[in-house]
Amino acid sequence: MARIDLDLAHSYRPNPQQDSDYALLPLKMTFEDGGAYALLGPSGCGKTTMLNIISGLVQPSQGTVSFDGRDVTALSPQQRNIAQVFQFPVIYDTMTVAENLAFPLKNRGVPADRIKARVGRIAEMLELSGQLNQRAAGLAADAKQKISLGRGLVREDVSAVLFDEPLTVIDPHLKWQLRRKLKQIHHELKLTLIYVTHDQVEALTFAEQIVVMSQGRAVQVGSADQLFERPQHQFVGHFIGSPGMNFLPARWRAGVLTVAGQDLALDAPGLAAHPTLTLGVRPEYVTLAAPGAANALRARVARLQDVGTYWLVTAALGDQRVRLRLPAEAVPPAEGSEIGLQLLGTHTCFYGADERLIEEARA
Ligand SMILES: Nc1ncnc2c1ncn2[C@@H]1O[C@H](COP(=O)(O)OP(=O)(O)OP(=O)(O)O)[C@@H](O)[C@H]1O
Repeated sequence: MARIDLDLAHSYRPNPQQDSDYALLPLKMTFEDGGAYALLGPSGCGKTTMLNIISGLVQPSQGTVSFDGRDVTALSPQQRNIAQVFQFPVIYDTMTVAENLAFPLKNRGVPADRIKARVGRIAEMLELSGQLNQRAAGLAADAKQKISLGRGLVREDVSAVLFDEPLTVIDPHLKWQLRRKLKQIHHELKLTLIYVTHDQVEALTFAEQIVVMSQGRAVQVGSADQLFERPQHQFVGHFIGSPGMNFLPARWRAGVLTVAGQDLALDAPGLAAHPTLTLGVRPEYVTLAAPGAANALRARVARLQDVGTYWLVTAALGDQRVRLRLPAEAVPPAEGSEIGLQLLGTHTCFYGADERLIEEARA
């Protein structure tokens, strides 16, 4: 296994002129040896490009890829010793499940007894033990993809195992099980795993560190908790969470924060250099108050939705909208009623030009 360092940019165009010509804008990033990472972001943000640059399927148009400090930019996936699992199963239909799992080891001349032991262990982890002697041809798409996962994980000597949306063909219930299983497998095998997905639940359940990507940029790398509690970039606040963070234009001057034409007391001298900013607060951290309560904004309930596990309240402050989540057992305010909203607390974030401005502010 290896620590992987990227210091590069990539454009599929010959003469990139502007940011939008790049699939990956200049970035520096380290994947630690033995870590479980997810590359998360919407379609077209550059996840697969980054994965393929790590594996060696794509050469970066500028910069380098290093494994344990060694420049591997010019090396092929085989030379980099990378295992890759794709969206759709890549297996040999005429072979049995055991032969499929053994294939990457046999290819490398691993002794038969070690192959048998390792194949047995991987099959057990993926709950394929009962099917080891079956031909792959007769199996369902789910089972075939499990074999692909197993083939990716079977070698002990790989630099990293890369997954590109590997659970796409799996049915939702099994998907949930496999995500947890992969996490457990990572814990047991201690391989470096990098996993591409556009699904936040998938990324958050599997990975220790999540790389959130937007338009060719890695906007934040962090644990699920850090991304939720301390989004460093507005995109992270918006993309992580259900629903995402609320954003409101605001102004701060001499201890007063003005939001939607209303004033709140806020001790945040760090904001003095940024008089115009965006306040960000997650729906989980907006609290209800009586209309006219101290340091609360006056608002009206525009919409009330029963989402099953919680109430989603959409409040109107003039033409601004703020969403808040209330527990299912709470008695929610009626649509059209006047309410107070408390937005300020330790979880409130302040952004200027999309980036987070200060760590703490006191109401
Ligand atoms: N082979 C290619 N030639 C030219 N442009 C490409 C190529 N592959 C990807 N791109 C472009 O590079 C950008 C990043 O694509 P990439 O596939 O890395 O994104 P992604 O986040 O993996 O998206 P998806 O989830 O849809 O696969 C997109 O604008 C895409 O159109």
